[in-house]
Amino acid sequence: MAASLPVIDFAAFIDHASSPEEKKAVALQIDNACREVGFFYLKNHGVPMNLIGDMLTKSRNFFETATPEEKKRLALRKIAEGGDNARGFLKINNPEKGSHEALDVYRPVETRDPPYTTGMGPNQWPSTPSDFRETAEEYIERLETLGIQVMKAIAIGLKVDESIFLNRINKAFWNLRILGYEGRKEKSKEQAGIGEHTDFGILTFLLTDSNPKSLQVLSKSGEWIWADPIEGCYVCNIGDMLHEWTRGAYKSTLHRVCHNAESLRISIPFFFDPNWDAFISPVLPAAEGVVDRDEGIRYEEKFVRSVEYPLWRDSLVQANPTVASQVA
Ligand SMILES: O=C(O)CCC(=O)C(=O)O
Ligand SMILES: [Fe+2]
Repeated sequence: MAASLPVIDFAAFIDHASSPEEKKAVALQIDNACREVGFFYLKNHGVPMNLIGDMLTKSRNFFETATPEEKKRLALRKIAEGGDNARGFLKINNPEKGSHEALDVYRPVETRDPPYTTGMGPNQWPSTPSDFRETAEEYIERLETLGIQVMKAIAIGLKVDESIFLNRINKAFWNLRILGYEGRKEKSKEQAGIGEHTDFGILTFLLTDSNPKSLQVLSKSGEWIWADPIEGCYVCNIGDMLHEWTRGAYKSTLHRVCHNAESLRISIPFFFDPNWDAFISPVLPAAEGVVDRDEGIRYEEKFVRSVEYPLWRDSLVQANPTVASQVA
């Protein structure tokens, strides 16, 4: 049987009535998953199911109804075009692989008039559905809380001070990405998706619709395993920043998307990323592993570097033309 990702029940960690031992037991399960796989399902996470349902429905509605004019209005723009290089709508179109579209929103920052600097512009919100922004903001608030709770569990699992991450994540420069993968209209060898990559930040909380056989994760033994959605669970994974903060003890694992079905697939990753000015500085002693070359720089610098080169999504799609043909 193919390997599968661990499912971790978070209920005891967020229940005020739980004992420190009960919380620690959850923290150790997360620690084990982060060391062994870098991916796990999180259930009983406390985010209301009706809010999750609303996010999925409204995101689907956006992709199904947005007109070309609306997409143009929302478009991610470079700094010279009055944008901030990061926020807004973009379409990755590859005639061989299919396409996907994404709307990126980030933690709001104070903005004046353009020109903006990278990442420092205003978010672009869809006008339809009319309460999209309201729902997304409520969802983001819940996910920020969840991110802080999971990081507390991670600190306990790492056996460091349980609030060690707090001043690096209390103004998390999160990124909510609303993704729509077009259904494949005709059979071709290639597939709509995203090429193999690791995520950039601390932790990703992935919410998807019920389409199976889309997301794949590279297992320790080198096989691609399907990470199909499980109702009520987030798929969580470690990003490069946490990999660096733990000197590689926690793995930011390669994953990719190969969407084969004929219907539109909606996927909503919440990238829980550090404060803009957080330092890349490990929380484990040097004896625990390698010292990363980015140690000592701020998250801001890494972020700006990542978006000022061709956008990573685009370059990954182009860099991995054979992803689909490797799928069993
Ligand atoms: O759509 C998915 O299942 C995952 C998307 C993803 O890996 C990403 O946006 O980084
Ligand atoms: Fe990813």
